[in-house]
Amino acid sequence: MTKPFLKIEHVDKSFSRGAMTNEVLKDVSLDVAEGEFISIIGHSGCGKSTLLNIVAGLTKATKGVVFLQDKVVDEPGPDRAVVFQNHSLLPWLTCYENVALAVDKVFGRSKTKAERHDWTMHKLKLVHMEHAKDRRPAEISGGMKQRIGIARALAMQPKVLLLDEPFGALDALTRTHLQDQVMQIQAELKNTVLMITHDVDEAVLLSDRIVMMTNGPSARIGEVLDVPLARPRNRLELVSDRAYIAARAAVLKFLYERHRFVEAA
Ligand SMILES: Nc1ncnc2c1ncn2[C@@H]1O[C@H](COP(=O)(O)OP(=O)(O)OP(=O)(O)O)[C@@H](O)[C@H]1O
Repeated sequence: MTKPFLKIEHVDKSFSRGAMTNEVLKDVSLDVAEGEFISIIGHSGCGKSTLLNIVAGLTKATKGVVFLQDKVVDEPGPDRAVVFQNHSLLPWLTCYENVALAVDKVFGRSKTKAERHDWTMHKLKLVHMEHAKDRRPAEISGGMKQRIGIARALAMQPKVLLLDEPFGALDALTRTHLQDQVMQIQAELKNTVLMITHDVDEAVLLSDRIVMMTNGPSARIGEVLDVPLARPRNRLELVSDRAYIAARAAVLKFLYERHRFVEAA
């Protein structure tokens, strides 16, 4: 691999409460190339969100470092945009204003007002939401809210897009549409993406590599699977593709045979 764009180096994370310490992550290291789409999959509670939050700069690692283009990540910044499972739009602003707010914050000095407007509209078009630009979050569906959240994240032109189960709260059909849109956007913008998912098919469909985490406590990266499928990818054609079936089976085997989830007693 060429020099990593994003580097997670020997990260440990423990949470302490009084005398109790919960070691969530143990020695997690990962190199991500520019433009790569990585999914992180693992059973509930293993520490996926904790890892994403460390990359976002929202949580501090107990040990280890994250580098983005050789710069240590130690606080949140516009170079790392996060999209959460439940949208975090401002309810009193329209869809346009929610995206424009981020654009003004990041490009207030470097782009003119007209350029910022065009930029905002371009991102709304990318997620096919320009028709609803004047509606408020309460007036649109859950899938539409997520699309605005994605538009807002893309509008910041982040170096890394961090997606924490972005489609987790959506129905299966909406989810399918959004996955296809994310693939199209990725083809156009070539973002570097780190996405948490519980959905094996979603991971295989979207990713260049799938990072599989062992169960916690002290979760670590158990395996990293390359997904050798050409792009653009078509979900219907992939159903009978041998490489797709093999990748899917490898992830399922990891999750349900080798690292089966055992509910704490
Ligand atoms: N701020 C915090 N303080 C204390 N413990 C925390 C904190 N954040 C996370 N944890 C603990 O860290 C562990 C991992 O949580 P995390 O949310 O990262 O898991 P996850 O893999 O993303 O789970 P899920 O798939 O269910 O969303 C859990 O035991 C959780 O209780």
